[in-house]
Amino acid sequence: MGASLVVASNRGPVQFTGDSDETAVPRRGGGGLVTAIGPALADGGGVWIAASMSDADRRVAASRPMLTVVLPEGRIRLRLLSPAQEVYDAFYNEIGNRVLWPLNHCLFDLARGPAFDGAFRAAWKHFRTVNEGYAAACADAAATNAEVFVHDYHLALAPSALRRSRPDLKIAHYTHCPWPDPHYFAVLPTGRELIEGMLGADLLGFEVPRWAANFLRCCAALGHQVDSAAVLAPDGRRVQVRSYPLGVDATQLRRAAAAPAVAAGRRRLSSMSGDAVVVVRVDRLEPSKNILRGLRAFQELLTRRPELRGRIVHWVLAYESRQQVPEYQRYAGDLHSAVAEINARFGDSRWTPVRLATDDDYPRSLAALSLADMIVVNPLWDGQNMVAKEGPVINEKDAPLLLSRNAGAADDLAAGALMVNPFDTAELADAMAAALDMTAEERAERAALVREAAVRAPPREWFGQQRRDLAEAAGLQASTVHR
Ligand SMILES: O=P(O)(O)OC[C@H]1O[C@@H](O)[C@H](O)[C@@H](O)[C@@H]1O
Repeated sequence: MGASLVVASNRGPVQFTGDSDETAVPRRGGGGLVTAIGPALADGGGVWIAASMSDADRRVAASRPMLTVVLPEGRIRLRLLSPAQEVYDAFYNEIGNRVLWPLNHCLFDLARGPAFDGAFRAAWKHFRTVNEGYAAACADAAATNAEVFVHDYHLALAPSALRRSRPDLKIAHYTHCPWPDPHYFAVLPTGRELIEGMLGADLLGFEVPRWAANFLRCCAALGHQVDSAAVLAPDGRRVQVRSYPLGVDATQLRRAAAAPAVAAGRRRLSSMSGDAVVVVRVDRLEPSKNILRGLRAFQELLTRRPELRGRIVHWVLAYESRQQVPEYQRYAGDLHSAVAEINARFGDSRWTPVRLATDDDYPRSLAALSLADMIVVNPLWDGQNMVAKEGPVINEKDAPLLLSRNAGAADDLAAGALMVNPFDTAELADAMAAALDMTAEERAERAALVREAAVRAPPREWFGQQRRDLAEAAGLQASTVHR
């Protein structure tokens, strides 16, 4: 029997480790997606379709085309797709990580790259093939009239491929990262195909209205008819375009922060920080997070306020990701050099101003956020940024939040956070100084505003609203067709 709910994403809810299928162990990934959609998938007889991302995943997929994983959210049926390695590399590393991610975050070094040459076109073909493979897997798994939720830029072409084979389905696509304006989007030679791929859906979701509005402007620039919340697809359907800002599940997060491993992390971090003021940031180690400018601002603070030396510590928890991408490797190298330079210039035998850790240690991240005196979140661009929402919810010191205006989270948190232009290191240094000088009353007031806004639309509600809107959008479509 087909599934009434199908979810498709590149990264699935678990990744396997182990040397053989018999010994393979699933490890739950981070991220809010599984928290948001896991319960609905488990309750409603759904299927999650994802890519094999490790050798162990591929072995498991080869022997078990459909498997069941047991998670706190329930038992979830999972289908892992394993395209040929070179096809998957082109899809994920070349197009996903080196073209679409930098496009959406305006990260291209336009004077030198990207090279949209024959190699790009060959990689794009593979990108299309993987998307078609996903569409075929969704078509295979879905019951008549089922709901299909397709996630993110990796799978932008899947909605139209799926619609061609299964016009009965209700299809949604959600973009978890920003969307650039038409001027920047026009850099991509295959932009029309990408957008028309997404227009196969009935409902397109974005994190905040800014990204949805940019998407609509890109559609208009390509000649599609748009209004403030919909686009006319080439086949005459009205595709709804909406935003769904994700919030924090406070109960679940506080439970995670109360775990013994987090308490142990707090003891370690406290003993290493002593009485110093603790400035914390937690990010994936990658260029859009703007970690280098954050360090420059911290350096400026130490230069402006020599009395802070020996009395402040900056914890930079930047866990490695996508290290196969050359731009990420270079960025990681620059980060290590910047930290070494600041520590050599300002530190001494008793004081290390910047502590950098690059391993992925979730309990330590929660520990650091809970005991921070100041939280820095300054991405160049970010779809939402959940650290900006999670940090303040578990912080115990009313730590001021320093937040980039270009993070989607700014829409919800601006009233309580200290807002900064992420390109302006002097402004970030000013905000750090302001955070240090802030009265206890102002800290408490701002922290309360941030906490209250951060827990609006927790993951289950976020997904529930999308399901209701998809039903409505697909219903409108049906009535249009019958008229
Ligand atoms: O490449 P990875 O490690 O699977 O990360 C991808 C995800 O990274 C997240 O940070 C983004 O918000 C998502 O948009 C994206 O899908």
